Amino acid sequence: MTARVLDGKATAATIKAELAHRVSELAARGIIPGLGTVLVGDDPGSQKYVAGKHRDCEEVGIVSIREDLPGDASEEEILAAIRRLNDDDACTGYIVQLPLPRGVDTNAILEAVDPGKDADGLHPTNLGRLALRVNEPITSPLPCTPSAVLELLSRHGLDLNGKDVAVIGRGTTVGRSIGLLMTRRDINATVTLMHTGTVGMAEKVAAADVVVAAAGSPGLVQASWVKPGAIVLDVGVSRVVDSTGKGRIVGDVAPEVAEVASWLSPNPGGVGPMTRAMLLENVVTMAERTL
Ligand SMILES: Nc1nc2c(c(=O)[nH]1)N[C@@H](CN(C=O)c1ccc(C(=O)N[C@@H](CCC(=O)O)C(=O)O)cc1)CN2
Repeated sequence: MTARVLDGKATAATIKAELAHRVSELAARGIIPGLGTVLVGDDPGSQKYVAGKHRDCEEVGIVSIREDLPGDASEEEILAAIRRLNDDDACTGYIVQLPLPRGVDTNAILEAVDPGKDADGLHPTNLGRLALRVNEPITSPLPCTPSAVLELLSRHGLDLNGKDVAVIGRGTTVGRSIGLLMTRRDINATVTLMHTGTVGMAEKVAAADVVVAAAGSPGLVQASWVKPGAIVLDVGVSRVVDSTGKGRIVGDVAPEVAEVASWLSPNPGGVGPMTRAMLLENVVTMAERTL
């Protein structure tokens, strides 16, 4: 068996075309959505992701607002940037690019974001709504990578109802929040959330219908771990330098998994581009709610 490709790049392009149409309808009613970003420091990965987010904005007609701060910015300087975006009427929603430099209290920064402008769905109010509103529709923004995974699956006709899902990684942006999202009544999956303290990870993965690997550990998920026919989403990102000195991205899933899985998301080209598309989706939806 060779797995079919969960093509995030192509799916994100389709979503961006749909969003461009929604943005033009908003513009006809005098509303121009704006996305703000707060980037602290010069981490090459973060710089690339933020640049990509602003390129996407240009593509769909969303205004870009940037707050770029040096790596040694104080917490007070970061909070001042947050206050500027909270007060800026041109900014519909914004994100604080993570990770923040060591020593900065990430929770304190995320809590300062106006929950009504939280385009990442990572403010405690919005994560709290995701945790508490299990049976009712959610109108608050959802974290982008978890919703990217769900959207990528549903746009390939794949449903999680009754499925056993193994999630590897307990970070806030992916693992923790994907567990909350997938166990909602309207999704109805059963989730095993694994982490570095998990005993018997291979056996737990082998029992799963769907595997979401978000550990940031290159090639962690081996073909021998995966149930034949399972759906595998490779979310983890590691940057490695090969023997020629060239850098490249490596996911958490070993290439041989493609011989066992029924569907596999490539990395790059899978969940990453979808994460960016879902961020734009959050901003456009936030702007539409002002009508
Ligand atoms: N505030 C946030 N910070 C971070 C998040 C997040 O959702 N919110 N997630 C990740 C990084 N991330 C979004 O910010 C992100 C990661 C990857 C991609 C992407 O398009 N990747 C491409 C490859 C790009 C490359 O060549 O490096 C792909 O997978 O094809 C977009 C966004 C951590 N921080």
